[in-house]
Amino acid sequence: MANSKNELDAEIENVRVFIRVRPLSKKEQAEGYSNIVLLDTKENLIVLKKNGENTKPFKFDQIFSENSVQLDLYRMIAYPIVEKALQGYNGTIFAYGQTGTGKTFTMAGNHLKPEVRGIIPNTFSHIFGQISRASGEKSFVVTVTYLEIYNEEVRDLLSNDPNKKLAIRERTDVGVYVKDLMGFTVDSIEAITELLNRGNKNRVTRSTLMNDVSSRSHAIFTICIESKNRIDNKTIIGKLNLVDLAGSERASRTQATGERLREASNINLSLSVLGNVISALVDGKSSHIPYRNSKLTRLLQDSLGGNSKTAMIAMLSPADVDYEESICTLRYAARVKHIQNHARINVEQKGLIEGFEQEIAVLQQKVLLLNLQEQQKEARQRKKEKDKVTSEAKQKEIKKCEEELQKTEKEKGDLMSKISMIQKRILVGGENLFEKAQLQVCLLESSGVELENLDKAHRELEETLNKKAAEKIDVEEKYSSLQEEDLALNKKIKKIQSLLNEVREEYADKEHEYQREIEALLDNHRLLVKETQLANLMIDKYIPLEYFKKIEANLIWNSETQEYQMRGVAYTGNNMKKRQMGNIEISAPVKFEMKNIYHKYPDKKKERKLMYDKRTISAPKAH
Ligand SMILES: Nc1ncnc2c1ncn2[C@@H]1O[C@H](COP(=O)(O)OP(=O)(O)OP(=O)(O)O)[C@@H](O)[C@H]1O
Repeated sequence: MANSKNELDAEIENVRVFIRVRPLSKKEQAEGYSNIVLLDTKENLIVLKKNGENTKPFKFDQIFSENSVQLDLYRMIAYPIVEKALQGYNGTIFAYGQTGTGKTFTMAGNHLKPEVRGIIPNTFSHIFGQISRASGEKSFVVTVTYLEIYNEEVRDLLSNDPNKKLAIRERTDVGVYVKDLMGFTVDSIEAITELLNRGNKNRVTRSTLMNDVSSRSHAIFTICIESKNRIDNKTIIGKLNLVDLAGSERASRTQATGERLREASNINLSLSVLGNVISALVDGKSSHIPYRNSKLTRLLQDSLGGNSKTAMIAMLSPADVDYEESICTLRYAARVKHIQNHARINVEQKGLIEGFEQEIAVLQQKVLLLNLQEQQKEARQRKKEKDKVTSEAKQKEIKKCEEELQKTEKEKGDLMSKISMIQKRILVGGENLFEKAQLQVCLLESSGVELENLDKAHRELEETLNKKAAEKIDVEEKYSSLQEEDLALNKKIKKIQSLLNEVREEYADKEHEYQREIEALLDNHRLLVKETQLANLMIDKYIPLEYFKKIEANLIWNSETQEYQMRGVAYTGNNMKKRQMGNIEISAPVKFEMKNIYHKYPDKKKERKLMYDKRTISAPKAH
């Protein structure tokens, strides 16, 4: 069901953007690279040095230096979003940056070592910790999905067949979703951790020139927290998307060729579409936001400019050799800061909990019925045993009764275990679900308290600052002498001058950014031209013109799956065979005289080329 709350109830806020700079790696130190990052963590400013000069300062919500630890990031970035997800809001945290800058380290980390556990495993302790602290009036169901987008194909990382391509669909009542994606209900930190590990093993990674274990796909780990309050019978659902994007570096940096170049082109393309979506959202002039141009942006539609509390963590390498990539990351992140989201609590009429409860009620009815049958059968059996006649027929009847009783007993046992399995999926507030993760929960809790204290101090500082600013305005209003006016005018001119410089720099940044996007598109275009040439060559050499025309006449473009499909394919292959066997008269096999076709082939070459050209020009565009 769609939200019952309207836009007026939405919390409007910008996407929060954070920067994390990783330490120089041992390899970078050994190769003599220097650190070019300058940070002002108080003002949250970052500057890069190049040839003795500094770039303009970039300002973000918070900047994490190389000394920051995983819990610092969890506390500032994830904690508030997970709290909101528990209250029924959608939340998204995504990690962006070139290869080897620490996206996977930040999002996943190492779950075996508490101090380097990343955001995803820390959310597990947080969520289950809060459920065990909730009141007993509340029930919860936690569901998990894990997918990756590799080469513009969606794959289920938790499926037994993770290579199967899945389709993205849209419905007015549920929005954008992935068809056949498997969702798992989890009842403990161990169960959800097991799913994360299983998915990570299925993720496509490679060793590249810049990272020994490089993720070549975008991965989205989603946790849905449904909770039902028994007092007002209200069900709310918070959806948390935890996204580890593939590296944003230019393909040439990893010196990829062949299949790896194709991977890199696809990564560049989807990140370039993500960039276009961000630009369109930020400039506010476009009525059309190109979400549909890539699978990533389609799936993250709500997170960018929609119903979600969103945070982006942009990762940076401190090394001088990575200057180009780092400045691009900073520009990209600076644009994201301006995206505005409208987050609402998702209230549902009927959720999983209600469904489970109904299922349990039906099963319990069946158990009651079996109990009754059992009592009747036992009475019958007792009656027969009392009967002194011990004929063979009587013995048989008693044995049959016993067997029936055993069968009923087994059915009852099956039903009971089914009930307890469903009951296990519903978590009741106050249950202790996190014994093994107690330490991590304590750490998170103390972080939460610290965060509240920090927030309080921050608010107090802001109040003092506001007071001071008001006083300053009063004082400024009292300036009256000509000299003061002159000074003020000069100040204004300087301000306008610096604004003008900023606009100029912004313009240069954008031009640079567009140039990069064009290069990425060109990379992809070259790849497509290469593939088209190969396909045309194969058609030219191996498909006779008559067949080609037939195939072309029967191809239709499916805009939903973005693929060509063969008309009437349901009546081919095995299906055709069945029809033929069933009704021999209808389907006398058609024979083609191949010899003639091949003899004619060279004369038609020109005509065929014209057709290919027409086909290439008129192929439908992706939506
Ligand atoms: N903040 C950090 N502190 C210490 N080590 C880090 C930090 N960030 C990253 N690393 C290390 O750097 C290496 C690369 O990190 P990671 O694989 O997370 O990068 P990535 O951005 O996910 O790369 P890719 O896009 O290629 O998947 C890893 O060995 C990781 O442990």
